[in-house]
Amino acid sequence: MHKLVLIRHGQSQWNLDNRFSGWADVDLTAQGMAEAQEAGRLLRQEGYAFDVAHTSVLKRAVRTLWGVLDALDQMWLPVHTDWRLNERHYGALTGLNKAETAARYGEDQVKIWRRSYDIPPPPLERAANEALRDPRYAGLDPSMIPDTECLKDTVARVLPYWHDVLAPAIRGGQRVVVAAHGNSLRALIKYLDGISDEAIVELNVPNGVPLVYEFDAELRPLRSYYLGDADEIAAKMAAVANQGKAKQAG
Ligand SMILES: O=C(O)[C@@H](CO)OP(=O)(O)O
Repeated sequence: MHKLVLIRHGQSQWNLDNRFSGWADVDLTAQGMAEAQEAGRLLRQEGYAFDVAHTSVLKRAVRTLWGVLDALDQMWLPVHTDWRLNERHYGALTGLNKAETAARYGEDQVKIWRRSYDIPPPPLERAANEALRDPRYAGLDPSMIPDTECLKDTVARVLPYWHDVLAPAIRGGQRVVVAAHGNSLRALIKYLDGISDEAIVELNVPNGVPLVYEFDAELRPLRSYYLGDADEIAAKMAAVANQGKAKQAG
């Protein structure tokens, strides 16, 4: 039986501030770093070890992976970073406060922007897109750099990474861990679990919790489960969903 472990980064500064992050390279908070270490400890306690690690080119995911590998005493592991595992690009919403955006445009609109399958947030103006000047994307054809993304767009760039890189490694017997983001993981989970465009709207991925997939020989998922306390995980998922609620001022 093949296994894969996915983990969303721990709490970032903009998770704490409740701001849309997307491709902004926001760091972890102290709590986020502790969540990464805790996830690694949990994996170690359950007997997990890995052969290769994959993450995005954003430091909140990279640093989460470091915490996980540190707790596993596997910091020597080969690590592949790839933009395809980045958070979905949040377009012109990047940096805005989610509750203030909900107060301004309505919670329903914010839920559409955050969770709908095929409606992207308003785009950045091309000239204002910092990724075009960022050396980490220098090897990328500029036409691949988005000004905004809906989940469908994110699926379209995450799945080639699954088919070309992750799936062959897992099929070849490698034990793979992936540290990524709420929406790049939603894209992968949607594909793996065959979740409909409608149902994916309600899926929220908690910060810093290992998600284990078990596959058959054809890499069809047999089952998947989070490691850790079920109530705490449910509370973390609800907290993510609630980030899009308008809050009372003051
Ligand atoms: O801001 C973001 O980039 C993501 C993940 O933190 O947020 P959301 O859950 O609103 O898609």
